Amino acid sequence: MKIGIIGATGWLGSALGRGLLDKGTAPGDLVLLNRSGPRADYHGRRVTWAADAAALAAQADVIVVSVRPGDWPALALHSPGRLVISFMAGVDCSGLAACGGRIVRAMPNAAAEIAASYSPWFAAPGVTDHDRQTVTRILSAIGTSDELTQEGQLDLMTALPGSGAAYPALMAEAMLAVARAHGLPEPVALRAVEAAVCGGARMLEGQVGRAGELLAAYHDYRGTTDAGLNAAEAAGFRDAIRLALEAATDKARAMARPPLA
Ligand SMILES: NC(=O)C1=CN([C@@H]2O[C@H](COP(=O)(O)OP(=O)(O)OC[C@H]3O[C@@H](n4cnc5c(N)ncnc54)[C@H](OP(=O)(O)O)[C@@H]3O)[C@@H](O)[C@H]2O)C=CC1
Ligand SMILES: O=C(O)[C@@H]1CCC=N1
Repeated sequence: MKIGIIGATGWLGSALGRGLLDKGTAPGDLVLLNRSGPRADYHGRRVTWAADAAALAAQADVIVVSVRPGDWPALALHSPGRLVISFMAGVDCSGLAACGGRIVRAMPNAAAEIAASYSPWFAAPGVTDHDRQTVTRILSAIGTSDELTQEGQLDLMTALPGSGAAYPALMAEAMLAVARAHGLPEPVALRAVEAAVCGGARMLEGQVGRAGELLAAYHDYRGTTDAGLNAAEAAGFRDAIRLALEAATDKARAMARPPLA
């Protein structure tokens, strides 16, 4: 089965290309396209580059579309009979239908880079059971996935797992600002924040449902972390997260369904 990736040198497309190659897809089974032109070396392999979207669609059985949403219309992909997996935020199934393929929308995140994406996906009518297996197999090259039953759920998925490292990065920046303001040497500040953000997150891995229990354990000390958490709550930490996710969800929804002029 030949897999085409449109946007193969972008953040997600490149991660998928590397993941597929690392997990055993033969270089000859990849057909790639980008805007800036073929690369002699693609993650250490020689792969096939298509001249344009039409040439890629002619060769690939499955086409992954990983260009930015604004670049989709000009691509004018015509791929009847192909399974088309779109990574694009805010381009819904009706916006993808013009390509004529069997449509799946998946929402990976930047952790695809380290094969740790969670990529929920939605299949439009016409997608077969065999297609579903293909989607699961392709997405397994960059992490895990689940099929969603309603396309609308993808808007929240775009805001939530789709945000990847964004909110941890925001937390790290905020903590670094405090550490620097206290005059900590930079290497110490970096290690301290890494302990709080990355080390802390590792402890939650596989048991995020027990976050409340962990918080309760900290509160029970009635010590320094309890004081800090109470201040964060009073300053609106939970509201800030809720508003951020709602704003991103609304944006995804608005991109897919722009208001009528
Ligand atoms: N990045 C993220 O964290 C997430 C992104 N997404 C979605 O994934 C999609 C890709 O995002 P991302 O990887 O970040 O984007 P990038 O900007 O990193 O990559 C875009 C890719 O598209 C290629 N491209 C642009 N126009 C064309 C064209 N006309 N023909 C062929 N190739 C083209 C670019 O080529 P070149 O390299 O030559 O410029 C590049 O390889 C987006 O739609 C985004 O909404 C979804 C979830 C998370
Ligand atoms: O910020 C964005 O628009 C892209 C899509 C989802 C996550 N990142």
